[in-house]
Amino acid sequence: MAMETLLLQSSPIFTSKWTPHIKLLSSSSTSIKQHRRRSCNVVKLKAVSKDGSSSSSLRNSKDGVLLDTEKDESGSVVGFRFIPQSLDDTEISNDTSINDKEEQAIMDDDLGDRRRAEVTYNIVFVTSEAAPYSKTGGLGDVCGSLPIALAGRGHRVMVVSPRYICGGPSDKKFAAAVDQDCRIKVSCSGGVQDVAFFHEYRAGVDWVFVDHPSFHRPGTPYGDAYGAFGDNQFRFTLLCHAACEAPLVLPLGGYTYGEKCLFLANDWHAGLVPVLLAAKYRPYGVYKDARSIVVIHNLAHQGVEPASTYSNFGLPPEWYGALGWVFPTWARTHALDTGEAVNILKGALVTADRILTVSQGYSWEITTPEGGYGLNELLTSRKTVVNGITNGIDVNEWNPSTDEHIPSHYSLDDLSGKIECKIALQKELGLPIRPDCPLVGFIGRLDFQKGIDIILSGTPDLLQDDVQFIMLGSGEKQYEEWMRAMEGTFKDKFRGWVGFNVPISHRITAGCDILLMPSRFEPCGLNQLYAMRYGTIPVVHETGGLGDTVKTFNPFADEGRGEGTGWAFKPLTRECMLDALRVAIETYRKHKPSWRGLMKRGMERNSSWDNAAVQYEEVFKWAFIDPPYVS
Ligand SMILES: Nc1ncnc2c1ncn2[C@@H]1O[C@H](COP(=O)(O)OP(=O)(O)O[C@H]2O[C@H](CO)[C@@H](O)[C@H](O)[C@H]2O)[C@@H](O)[C@H]1O
Repeated sequence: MAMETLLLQSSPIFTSKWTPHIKLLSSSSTSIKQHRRRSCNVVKLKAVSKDGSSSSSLRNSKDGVLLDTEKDESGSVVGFRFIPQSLDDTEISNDTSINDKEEQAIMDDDLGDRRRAEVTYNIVFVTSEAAPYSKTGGLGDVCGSLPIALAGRGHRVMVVSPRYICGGPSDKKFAAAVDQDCRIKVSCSGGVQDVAFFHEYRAGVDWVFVDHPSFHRPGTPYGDAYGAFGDNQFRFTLLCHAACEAPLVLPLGGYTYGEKCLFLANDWHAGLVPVLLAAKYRPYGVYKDARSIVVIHNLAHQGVEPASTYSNFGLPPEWYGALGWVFPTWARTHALDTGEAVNILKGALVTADRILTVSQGYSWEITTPEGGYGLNELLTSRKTVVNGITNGIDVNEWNPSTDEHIPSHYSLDDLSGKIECKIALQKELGLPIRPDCPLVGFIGRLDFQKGIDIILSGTPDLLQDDVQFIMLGSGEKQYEEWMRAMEGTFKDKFRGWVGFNVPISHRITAGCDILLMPSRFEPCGLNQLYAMRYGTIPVVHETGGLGDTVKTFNPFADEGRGEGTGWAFKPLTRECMLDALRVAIETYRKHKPSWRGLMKRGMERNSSWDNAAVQYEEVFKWAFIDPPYVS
């Protein structure tokens, strides 16, 4: 997650009002459209190139099921629909078909078992990260896998994200994305920026990468060793402008997505999208049938900058109120500080049609002063359109019976590989090889949210017991140094891996017996879901998505067979965490059948995107039932 924004520790007061109907820009919608056509040469031909652009229709040769495009009156593709088997091949061959056999295989597979949506949409994800192309945390995971699940259900799905070129091996991830030879001009920050689009069609999804020199630099998507990039507001403003243009100008597979689409704006980086729809497009008749949903993965980061930066957004001055934000007096830094700021996430919340968070528990927490980070009153005022949907996980990437990163595979039927993963992990990290010793793991960003301070104060006590503890993470320097120091003090018991390393995260998930997550708040949390799938028992703080997904073990339930998949403790104190860990460790040591029951129930749990995707569709439906919130 982004760490460059002001992390709001307080409850700032939002005072400004916003104006819903503003029609003051000089150009007309016609001229906007004409300009678009000129600059990008949009053609509605059904050309499919070998570069992987999406198809507009496809055929499942095995069973004869065909899928065709559904268009609105303007000819834009708004969805796909089945063609009855009886349609003859001549009709099909006039349409675009997939040339690339590999693509066909992926799509056939996707078409196979999954249930199809009754109503399909043109969906545009806007996100600062999408795995495998870019990932610093759970946002990347979700935006890398939910789009594929939705595409598998028949929706036309585009993901718009920056093309980060860092000058390192990770650049290869963008190698298959092809320059679409489509340039747009974005007016913001007092100038005009040339922005290009790259595209890869993979797993049924159009992955669109916004290209600009500001995305080409070493580091993470948000910063480098010296801290957060100073121009992040500018970089993500570009992303949002480009994402709003993409459905209009990119003839992916021969067709643009068109105006009737549904934008999913993820976190503050994409927060300008609903504001732009309302302020830049709708006043000129563009996107009047589109809808937008802001998806909150982490409310602590809101994209807050000084009020003087408002003019950088490329928005009409009249819309200042949508983003305007005033910090309370006590939070101001000096006597002349007026506390005035702009808050991108707030702008999204007052313009989006609906608001989603990544678990039900968190959707309630954000309406409270403790969890609302200053936005609780605003969120409460919109609570009729706030929903929580628990994240799913990529069950192909996180599968202990096929995982390419772990040394031995295992499954519910044969768990023997898990102990081999544990031994291999102990060996890899130089810990004594002791298959019976309880092995506790932690994976995550080393910051306040993840409760690192609680771990820090509890670890010396925990390590008095005969246990081993492995931590993987990067973030605040003080915590990284603490991990290094602990290694020196507890040579035979503690290992801290400082850095971001996906293969190691898989090996820790598979090799540990217990995964610790004492998060202060957790919108959903993915590691506990991965852990349960790998037969690793989560011990978590009962908050947000952790509380929703981890059920505390009760040995007496279900006629003595037991129920629960881990331990969820509260309140968040060092003592409670240690107590929960001790009960878990004791159960591991002395109650093997109970432990196997815990593993089994966790592994059987369905965490795939299938359920969540159906719930997302329900929310999409509601978004289109209501008129646009800001018209
Ligand atoms: N050092 C490291 N090396 C390798 N991999 C590492 C790593 N540190 C973290 N990861 C990986 O990053 C992801 C973290 O996902 P989480 O959901 O736990 O937290 P995050 O706070 O980033 O996400 C936010 O968004 C997600 C998605 O909605 C919510 O689940 C969550 O609650 C919210 O805070 C996992 O895939 C994890 O394995």
